[in-house]
Amino acid sequence: MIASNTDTTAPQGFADACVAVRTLLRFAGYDPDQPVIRDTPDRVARALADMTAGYREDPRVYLERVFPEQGADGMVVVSGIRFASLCEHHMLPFSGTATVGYVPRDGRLLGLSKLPRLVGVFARRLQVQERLTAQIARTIHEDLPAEGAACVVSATHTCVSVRGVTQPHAVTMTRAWAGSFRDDPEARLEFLGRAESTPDW
Ligand SMILES: Nc1nc2c(ncn2[C@@H]2O[C@H](COP(=O)(O)OP(=O)(O)OP(=O)(O)O)[C@@H](O)[C@H]2O)c(=O)[nH]1
Ligand SMILES: [Zn+2]
Repeated sequence: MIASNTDTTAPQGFADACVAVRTLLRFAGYDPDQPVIRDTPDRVARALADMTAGYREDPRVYLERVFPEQGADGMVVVSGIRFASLCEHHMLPFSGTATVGYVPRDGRLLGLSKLPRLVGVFARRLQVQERLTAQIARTIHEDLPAEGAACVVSATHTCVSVRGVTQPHAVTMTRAWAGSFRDDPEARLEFLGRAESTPDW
């Protein structure tokens, strides 16, 4: 199951997007007027709207409800968060797994589901993997707020696997530290240990 959100509201300019898809079909050597693909421009525009729905969402919405818990200051880590995103260079999908952790401030605990929801908001945009990773950590640290937040992402990029250099087994790993993780090597080690011990389902 891919981390996602429910806002797939079509952005403005939907009709223009369908015309653009017809242009791309022609560019690819395909006749866009063939009856069998009559609905394809509409489908492609809807799919793009779906995969970029994160632009129409405010990630901070998922950080509003906190559960105060006196004395809760240990690291919370959620791993195995599946996501799919679009690379901003080629508009081709990349997908993989994120592990997200934070150290609560003043006992401000998040509901566990909110971490995958946050990943989904940032993934459903045009991205580079490094920025996706950093945005997740920074948003939790600054907007929850938390003492610190960390994120590691492991992903395969179809722009690398199916075209160009065609390396289907190349996996890109990125990580980002925010707040207390920046100058706490022990916390970083604990976080990475938990991320790496996650079974790859
Ligand atoms: N750092 C980073 N690079 C990415 C990401 N996704 C795709 N890229 C790279 O973006 C680069 C774009 O390079 P260009 O040389 O402008 O594009 P290109 O001619 O299509 O390059 P090739 O992919 O090597 O064929 C490529 O090297 C991609 O592998 C990402 O998430 N992070
Ligand atoms: Zn790409």
